[in-house]
Amino acid sequence: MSLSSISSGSTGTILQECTAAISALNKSATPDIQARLDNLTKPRGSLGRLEDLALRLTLISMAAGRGNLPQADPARIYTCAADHGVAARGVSKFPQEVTRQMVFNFLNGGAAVNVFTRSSDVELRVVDVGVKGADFADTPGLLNRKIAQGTADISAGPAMSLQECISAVELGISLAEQAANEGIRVVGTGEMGIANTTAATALYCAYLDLPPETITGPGTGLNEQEIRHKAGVVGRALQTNHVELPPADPMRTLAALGGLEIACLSGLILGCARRKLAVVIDGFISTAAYVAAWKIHPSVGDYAFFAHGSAEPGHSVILHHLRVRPILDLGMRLGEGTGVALAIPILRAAAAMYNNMASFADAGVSGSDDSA
Ligand SMILES: Cc1cc2ncn([C@H]3O[C@H](COP(=O)(O)O)[C@@H](O)[C@H]3O)c2cc1C
Ligand SMILES: O=C(O)c1cccnc1
Repeated sequence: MSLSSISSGSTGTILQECTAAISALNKSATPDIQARLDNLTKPRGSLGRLEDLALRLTLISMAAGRGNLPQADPARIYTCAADHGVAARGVSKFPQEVTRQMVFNFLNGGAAVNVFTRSSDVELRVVDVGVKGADFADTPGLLNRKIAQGTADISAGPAMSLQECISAVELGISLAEQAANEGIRVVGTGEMGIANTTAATALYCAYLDLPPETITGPGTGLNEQEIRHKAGVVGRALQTNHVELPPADPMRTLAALGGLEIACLSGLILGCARRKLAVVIDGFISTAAYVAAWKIHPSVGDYAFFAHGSAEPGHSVILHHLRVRPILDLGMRLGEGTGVALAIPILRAAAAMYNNMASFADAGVSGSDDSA
C-alpha cells in the first residue's frame, strides 16, 4: 500500500482520511464468543459455518461499540451502474445500451435484484456513477451521481483519469458513511455495466499477476473463440497501460483498468471497513472492486463476507487466491447484487442463532461428556 501515491492528485483527502482510519478487527474476544457458541443447545460446531459468521459479526459489533451481540439488520445493497468504453471491442454478448436499459428496469422494480431484495427484505439503492446519456429522472431509491459518461476503452489507454477514479472511490466512501449514520448494519455491493467483466478481469491480472487466459470467461455468454478474443483485449489493456506487476500504486491501476462503478464499490468497501460495518461482496465484478480495496488497505478483509461463488470460471480462482469461502454456491453469474440479496438471510440466521438460542444451562439440557 502506498498512501503517498493515493494522495497524488488534488482531492484525495477523503480517501486518505478513510484509509488512515481503517483498523484491523480486534479479535481478543474470540475465546469468549466461542465459549458462548459452544454453550448453545447443540453439539459443538454443529452449525458449521454459521458459527464462523456469527463469531465475526459479533467481533464487528464489538469493534464498532454496538454491544456484544451480532447484528445483521437493517441491510442495504448499493447497485452501482456505469458504462465501459471497452464494450466497443466486442467483449460482451450484449450492446452497451443495456446498461441504461437495466437501470430503468431497476427503477421499475423488474430486475432480479429487485425481486430478491424484496423477498429478502433488503433495501436497494441504485447509483448512477457513469451511465452514458442524460441523468435519470428523480426516483425513490436512485442516486444521480454521474462522474463521467462512462470510461474510455482500456485496450487503447486509461479507463479514466486519476481524479475521476478518486471521485468515484470517494463517492463510495460517502455512501458507506451515510449507511452507517442511518443505522444500517450490513451493506452489500451490486453492479451493472456492460463489459465490466473485462475490466474486472484486467484488474485481477494486474493486482494478482495472473495471465489473462487463466481467468477470462464468458461473462454474459461468449463462446470459446470470443473468450480468446476477450483475453487478447485484456492483454492489450495491460500492455497499453504499462501496468507494473505487482502494481506499486493500486489507485493508478484502478484508474487505468477499472470502471466508475467498480471504483465506487471499492470506496464503499473501504468506507464500510472504516465505519466497522459488515460488507457483503457479490460476484465476479464486485470481487474485483474488493481486490482493489484490499490492495489499498488489507484490513478490509476483516469486515468482508463473500456472498456466493459465481459460475464465471475465474471467480473460483480468485476466491482461492484470497483464501476465502463464499456463503452460497448456486451457480449464479448475474451480478447486480443478486448473490448478496440471497446471502443476507444466512447472515441473519447466524446472528439470530447466537442471539436467541438457549444455552444448555438455560434449557436444562445435559452437556456432552467432555464438557462435564
Ligand atoms: C440483461 C442483463 C442484465 C444484467 N444484470 C447484470 N448483468 C451483468 O452482466 C454484465 C457483465 O457481463 P459482460 O462483461 O459480458 O457484459 C454486467 O452488467 C453485470 O452486472 C447483466 C447483463 C445483461 C445482458
Ligand atoms: O459473477 C458475476 O457477478 C457476473 C458474472 C458474469 C456476468 N455478470 C456478473
